[in-house]
Amino acid sequence: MKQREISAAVIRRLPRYYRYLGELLQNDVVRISSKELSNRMRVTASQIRQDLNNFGGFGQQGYGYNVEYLHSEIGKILGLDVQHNMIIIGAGNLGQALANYNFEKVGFNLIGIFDTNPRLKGVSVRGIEIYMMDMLDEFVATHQVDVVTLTVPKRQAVEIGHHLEEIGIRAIWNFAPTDLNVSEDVCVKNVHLNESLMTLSYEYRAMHTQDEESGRD
Ligand SMILES: NC(=O)c1ccc[n+]([C@@H]2O[C@H](COP(=O)([O-])OP(=O)(O)OC[C@H]3O[C@@H](n4cnc5c(N)ncnc54)[C@H](O)[C@@H]3O)[C@@H](O)[C@H]2O)c1
Repeated sequence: MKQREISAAVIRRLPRYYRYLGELLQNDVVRISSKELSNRMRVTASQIRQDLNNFGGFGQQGYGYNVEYLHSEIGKILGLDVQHNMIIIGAGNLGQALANYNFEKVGFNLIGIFDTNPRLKGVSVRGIEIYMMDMLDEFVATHQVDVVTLTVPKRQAVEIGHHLEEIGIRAIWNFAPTDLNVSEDVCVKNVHLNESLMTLSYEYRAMHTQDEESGRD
């Protein structure tokens, strides 16, 4: 499939399409119209058509979308048709919580966890061992590591980011609240749960302000 330049907004919506289509597949739904999909996803049917047209459509007039095909094509666009090996650096509260989550179901296999705290040495989370940081370079040299999840304190994150680039890591899922300052050769996705919470706070307040205003009428 030929891909042209896709806007970041469309790319951001793809995981949601992928998730909904995955649920439909699990429920043995074979095909779906853009109208039905739009009702479920609360996105307009025309938005769905426009989004999917970026990748050549996938739909047939009067037939709708073939769920399995669309799910697998979006999966390919997102790079989910291949397995990725992932390690976590920082086995504290967040690192262990993430390690306990099954990212394997979207193709990210956790193969190692690293920390500097000697009390964690040899401890396993979901059967995956926590190694000490002095093992990291050797581990990366002897295993295919595609993605590093970074859950260390902010003050350690930048230095670790540099080191990861030096040893050849090209994708970092960064939870530390700081910019990593690595080169453009490294793909970094920052996750800030606080920002999502702040947006919720904004929307919640806006909703209440509206309620109060309409109550006053
Ligand atoms: N992005 C988000 O939404 C979000 C949410 C919560 C926490 N955080 C951030 O995630 C990070 C971890 O938070 P937490 O609550 O799990 O903290 P934590 O203190 O429980 O865990 C941090 C772990 O990192 C380890 N560590 C410290 N220096 C290290 C190094 N040089 N190499 C390897 N491991 C090292 C510590 O031993 C500890 O186990 C923090 O930066 C925090 O601000 C981000």
